[in-house]
Amino acid sequence: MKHDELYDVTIIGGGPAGLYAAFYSGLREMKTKLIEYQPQLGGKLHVYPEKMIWDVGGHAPITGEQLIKQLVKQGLTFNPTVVLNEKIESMKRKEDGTFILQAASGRQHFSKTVIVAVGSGILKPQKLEIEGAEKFEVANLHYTVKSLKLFKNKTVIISGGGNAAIDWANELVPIAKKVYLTYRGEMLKGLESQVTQLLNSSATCYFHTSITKLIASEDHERIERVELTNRETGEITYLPIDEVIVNHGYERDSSLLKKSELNIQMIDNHYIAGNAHSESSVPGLYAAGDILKYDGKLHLIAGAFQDAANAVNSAKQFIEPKADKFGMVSSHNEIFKELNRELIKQMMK
Ligand SMILES: Cc1cc2nc3c(=O)[nH]c(=O)nc-3n(C[C@H](O)[C@H](O)[C@H](O)COP(=O)(O)OP(=O)(O)OC[C@H]3O[C@@H](n4cnc5c(N)ncnc54)[C@H](O)[C@@H]3O)c2cc1C
Repeated sequence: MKHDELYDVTIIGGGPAGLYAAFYSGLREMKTKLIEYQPQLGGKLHVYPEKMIWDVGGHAPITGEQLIKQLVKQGLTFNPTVVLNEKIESMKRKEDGTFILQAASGRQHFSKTVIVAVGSGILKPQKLEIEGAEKFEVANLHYTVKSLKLFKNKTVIISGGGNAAIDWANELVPIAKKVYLTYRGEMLKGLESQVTQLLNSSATCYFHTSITKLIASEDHERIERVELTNRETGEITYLPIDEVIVNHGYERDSSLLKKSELNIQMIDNHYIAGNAHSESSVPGLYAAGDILKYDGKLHLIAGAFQDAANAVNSAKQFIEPKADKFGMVSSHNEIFKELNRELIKQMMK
């Protein structure tokens, strides 16, 4: 791949929004490049590969890992150019309107249009604010649950009170020996049904309470006990544990938008202010998924798909004002003729 080649559309971010945009821009016969900072595609779904996702249309349910596989397969249908391990640091425009995307590697990428699908930016979990905590990250301090098996028959404490912490607690209750959840707030902040399930389960929940100390095993390699402090009463509790899971949310990273020499209008100093056509304040620059905000925006994977298709349709019209506003439905689309022939052949075997 030549990095200075000009693309019709360059998508920054290989999560659900970026992958669906890559599929859809192929369907609209656009020369497409997909750039992702991580070594793999899939975006935030890698945070919860074993979690059941129930609210993606047509999949009831599907695990994060299965959805990644399906999205990647679909995203690569039309063979877009994919660049992994590439962080785009800023965007600017040449006089002729071509976008120049500056990567941390020093490379530049050139495109007629851009779709920003960066989610919340480069994903960084909020870390436990306890000195020396990081040394346990190789042993039993976790910021995500990659595999539920690891927690089988273990005593686990989860710190956090949002959806992810509550979901993990509920999923671990039938697997772990004992689940504790500690939250600094008064009431859990998750979906009502999930909160009720947890409060009625065998898990023990502490409120107004934070982890204040990690007490190491004799060889200093693992956390053996945690100290919990109730911030209202000052009461201190020590719990022997096998595994500690922390979910205090993620840091939001807006550096790409802030460093760019484009006049991108933002909301809350983080989101791209857009509209239902996925347009930003910059002609030729579109957004999709978690990074985009507009009246009526659906902050779900399902909403990311709609944003992505709208962003591609807008980009197509920006390049070719006479092009159709929307892509033809896939079931009648000539572009799938060959692929359908192959699939039918396989079905007949
Ligand atoms: C624990 C958890 C559970 C969830 N459960 C559900 C659920 O059940 N149903 C649901 O609909 N949603 C759920 N969500 C939300 C869902 O995951 C997001 O809405 C979705 O992933 C958004 O997709 P996206 O493509 O916009 O962003 P992301 O998935 O965040 O992908 C963005 C990608 O852009 C890359 N990137 C960022 N900045 C740059 C850069 N500068 N250069 C290059 N690449 C960059 C990132 O590395 C990332 O891969 C959940 C989220 C979490 C955290």
